[in-house]
Amino acid sequence: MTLLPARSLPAAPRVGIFYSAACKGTGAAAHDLADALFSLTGLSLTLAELTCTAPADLAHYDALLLGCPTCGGELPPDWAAAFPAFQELDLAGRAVGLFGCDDQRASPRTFQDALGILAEAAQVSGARLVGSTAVAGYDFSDSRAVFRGRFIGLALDPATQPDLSGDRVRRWVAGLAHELGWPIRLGA
Ligand SMILES: Cc1cc2nc3c(=O)[nH]c(=O)nc-3n(C[C@H](O)[C@H](O)[C@H](O)COP(=O)(O)O)c2cc1C
Repeated sequence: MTLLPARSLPAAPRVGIFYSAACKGTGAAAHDLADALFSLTGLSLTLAELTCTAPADLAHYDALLLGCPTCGGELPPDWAAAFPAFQELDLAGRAVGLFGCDDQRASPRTFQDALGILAEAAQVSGARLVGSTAVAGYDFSDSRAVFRGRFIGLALDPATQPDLSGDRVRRWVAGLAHELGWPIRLGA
């Protein structure tokens, strides 16, 4: 084993999880994500509602995990209010992972549309989008969140598939850790 002098160790990534409080499912998912990510990696995390955060502060994180439900095919009010400032951020070199809690049965034509809206803005701001997931296992007809046959982030549906959320969250977190090269705790 090679021991590196302390100053050569890579700094721990700053990870921020910010979520819309427009539906309670997204907040619950954000907390589950934070628990799973901390258990797996031991990284210290910031977890906050979007409305408690100045949008400009989002640019201070190496990785952003952003939670947003869809509201009539659009962003919910809190994300809509922050969106102009979000679009102005310089996210070059930042990783952005998106997660949403929607209802594919009630809204099959706009399922997870909010993730697609945020993804387009994040990409224009220079972010690297991470954490795409397979569309298999869902039943919807259209979504702005599907790019090249995959969801751009994590699609949760606590309304019609509540039993699948825990496993989806754990697998997403493990995939992010792998994709971003985050440390894995021994025994996790
Ligand atoms: C007014 C309203 C509009 C919604 N629009 C959509 C939509 O366009 N697409 C979608 O998949 N789900 C939509 N949903 C479902 C929500 O995203 C969310 O899954 C649901 O409200 C669960 O909220 P809860 O976690 O507070 O129970 C909508 C819900 C409401 C109340």
